[in-house]
Amino acid sequence: MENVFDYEDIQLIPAKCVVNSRSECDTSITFGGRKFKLPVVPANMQTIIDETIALKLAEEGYFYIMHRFQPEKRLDFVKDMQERGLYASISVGVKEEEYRFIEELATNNLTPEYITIDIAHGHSNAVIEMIQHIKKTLPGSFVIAGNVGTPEAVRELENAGADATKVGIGPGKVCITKIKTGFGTGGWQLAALRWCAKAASKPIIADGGIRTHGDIAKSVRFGASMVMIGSLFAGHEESPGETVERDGKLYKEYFGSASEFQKGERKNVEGKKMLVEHRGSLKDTLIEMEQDLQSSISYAGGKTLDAIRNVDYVIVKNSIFNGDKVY
Ligand SMILES: NC(=O)C1=CN([C@@H]2O[C@H](COP(=O)(O)OP(=O)(O)OC[C@H]3O[C@@H](n4cnc5c(N)ncnc54)[C@H](OP(=O)(O)O)[C@@H]3O)[C@@H](O)[C@H]2O)C=CC1
Ligand SMILES: Nc1nc2c(ncn2[C@@H]2O[C@H](COP(=O)(O)O)[C@@H](O)[C@H]2O)c(=O)[nH]1
Repeated sequence: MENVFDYEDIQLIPAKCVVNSRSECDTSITFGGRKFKLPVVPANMQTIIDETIALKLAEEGYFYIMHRFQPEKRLDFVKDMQERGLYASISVGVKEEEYRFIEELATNNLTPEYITIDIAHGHSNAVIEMIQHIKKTLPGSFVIAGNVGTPEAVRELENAGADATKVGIGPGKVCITKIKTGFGTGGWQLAALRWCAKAASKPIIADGGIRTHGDIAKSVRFGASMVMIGSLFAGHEESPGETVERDGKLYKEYFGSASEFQKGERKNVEGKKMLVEHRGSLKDTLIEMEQDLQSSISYAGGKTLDAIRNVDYVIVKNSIFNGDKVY
């Protein structure tokens, strides 16, 4: 690969403005046949999303992916969302019981509009076989598969039937995969996204490493249709993580899906827990994200997200760890 860089190493270059107000810029995206207000999805993690937030996001026209860590609630969740006339978007793993769950959905005539196969090392036969099982059993579901970090993986999962792939191994804020295994896209997630996007024939979700709203525009520039974000969504009053007070200041807990806090045991731990500053309501952040992205579109010289996809850029430096502390 020629150039290796990450979000903090890139600046996009402005083009002549064609709008009189940023409010003219449209941040919406069509993904899996539905139109959403933003190309952004909160991470499918237990301290980021719950049923209440999922419902709110669907009602308000945002994309969501429910996590898979309370498996027994998923069937009723799908039923409930669809009874309300909303789309259902859930996650699954690859273990034997997940095959039975997919069959149970079919037996109950429930087809979730979106199913995300969510495992750490998505370039595997386990994911390929699960894609094929879902496509055979629930052909109407839009299948997102991941996570991966190479063009070969994107192509293989697409060829197996995935409708979109999720790119990002190790760039997450509570991720310690890069430290514990030496592998991943941590420190060069944006370049990995570009590398994968060049090979992709279907949409890509850029997952992990977003630290500022400007990183959303950069992800779009380098090939993302959607951007999955954890840490920036962790600190809201609605966030499911515990609220903690330290020296008179409020924080929210944010932990990795492969942390001992999620797993309940210290085996193959590749995630950690941290405290994130409390930052008000989720709605306000989504509005600010939209305004910032409207501004990005205006700097790109257009009126829609597509304008961002073609702007020039410069590489300003290169560093690892995305500004995060090692532990
Ligand atoms: N995006 C990222 O960088 C990462 C994300 N995560 C998140 O953590 C959660 C748990 O992930 P995961 O542990 O995969 O889920 P599971 O615990 O459901 O494991 C899925 C299956 O894959 C196997 N597996 C896990 N990692 C590997 C590997 N490196 N090589 C071969 N087999 C493997 C597991 O077996 P066994 O456990 O016995 O090996 C298990 O059979 C997910 O939500 C995932 O997205 C975790 C790490 C990195
Ligand atoms: N290596 C690990 N990655 C994890 C874990 N739990 C979640 N994740 C990934 O992080 C992103 C969110 O990243 P952020 O930078 O926006 O906070 C999430 O979508 C997962 O892909 C984990 O335990 N280990």
